[in-house]
Amino acid sequence: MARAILIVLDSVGCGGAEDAHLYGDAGADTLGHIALACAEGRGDRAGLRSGALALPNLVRLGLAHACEASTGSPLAGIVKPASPQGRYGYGVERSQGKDTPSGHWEIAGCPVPFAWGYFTDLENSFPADLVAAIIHAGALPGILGNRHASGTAIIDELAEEHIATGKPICYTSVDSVLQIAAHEEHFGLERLYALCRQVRALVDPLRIGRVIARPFVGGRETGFNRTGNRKDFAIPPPGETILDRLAAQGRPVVTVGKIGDIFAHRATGAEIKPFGNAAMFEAALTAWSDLPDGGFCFVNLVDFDTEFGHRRDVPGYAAALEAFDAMVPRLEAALCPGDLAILTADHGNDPTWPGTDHTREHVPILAFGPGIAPEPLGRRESFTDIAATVGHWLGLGQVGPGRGW
Ligand SMILES: O=P(O)(O)O[C@H]1O[C@H](CO)[C@@H](O)[C@H]1O
Ligand SMILES: [Mn+2]
Ligand SMILES: [Mn+2]
Repeated sequence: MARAILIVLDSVGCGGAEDAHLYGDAGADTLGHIALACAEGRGDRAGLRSGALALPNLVRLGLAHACEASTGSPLAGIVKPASPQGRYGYGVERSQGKDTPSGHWEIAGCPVPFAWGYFTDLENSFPADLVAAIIHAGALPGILGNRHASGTAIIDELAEEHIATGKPICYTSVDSVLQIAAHEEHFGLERLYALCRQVRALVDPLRIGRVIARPFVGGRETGFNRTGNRKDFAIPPPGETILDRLAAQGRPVVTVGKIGDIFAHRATGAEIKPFGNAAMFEAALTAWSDLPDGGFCFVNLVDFDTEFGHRRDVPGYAAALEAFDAMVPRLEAALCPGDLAILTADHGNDPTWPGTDHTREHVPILAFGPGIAPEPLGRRESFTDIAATVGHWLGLGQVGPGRGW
């Protein structure tokens, strides 16, 4: 029997998407622009990191080769090995959109066959009847925000008014999301979750991908900070995913981080949700060491996206990549004969790009494990090739419409 671990480095795109112009993202390249910024001294931060981007383990497995195949340009400041030790290539997203559910569902074998609903108006983003329904459902005195915003910026701006009035802060982005920020103590965490569940039902007819609870703590003196109690209320995937196939066959499954939320907790096995990339990686390794034959471990590492991509923080993003790179040898050491590891991403979030939103990009794909011969995977015409590969590896038959390698 075999096992597989699939780690999604949230937002670690590798540029090159031919349809990026449809999203206002022509030329966006998360990894490429971080590497370039670092090579030019724009990735330095005292006490954090400095110099060229250093990803020796990922580059050894083929990351620089994958990036160059995607964009046609080398990663600045990085010397490629003559022969990578892993299988490397890049994936093209077929689903419309550039958000987390689209990317993950396609990776899992279920591309999105419909167009998401969006709140496109930058101000007064939510229709008046929806605002009225939210206020009625939550017995609220009103809502604040009601526009496109960066989550940290809008909390800084409106948290005190939120505490004074009891009105939750509702905002959106270019993604198919309705986000609700509220203070954990003044508004109440469970009350926020309950409100999000009610709003989830209200926006189902609008095909909104996610309602996201964004709890925060703090006060005027200390400043306000979001907590690890974020919760995403997603619509379920519109077809079978590899998780469904595994569940149908009674296979052991562990999901780490946001995976449970992203798949609306359908067939998501044992869910583990620690806070932060390092804690999630540790939890994944622990779960992996106990995972029986035939099992699957599906991990999302969200900090790249939430903490650094949306915050347009190049040094922070570079440091997070370097920290992950340093973890890779422990993952390799944890692989036994018959095990397959895949690293990929769900979309881009170029921290050098205007705005604070995701960017439409290709994603790198690295696959490795004991006895897995290195070879180029080339251009994969859909992220679904990943589910197809894992499905065959685990003896599940053909999963999704993809082409396994
Ligand atoms: O600015 P914050 O609140 O992190 O919001 C971001 O998080 C959402 C979900 O990933 C994205 O749609 C983007 O708006
Ligand atoms: Mn994502
Ligand atoms: Mn995001």
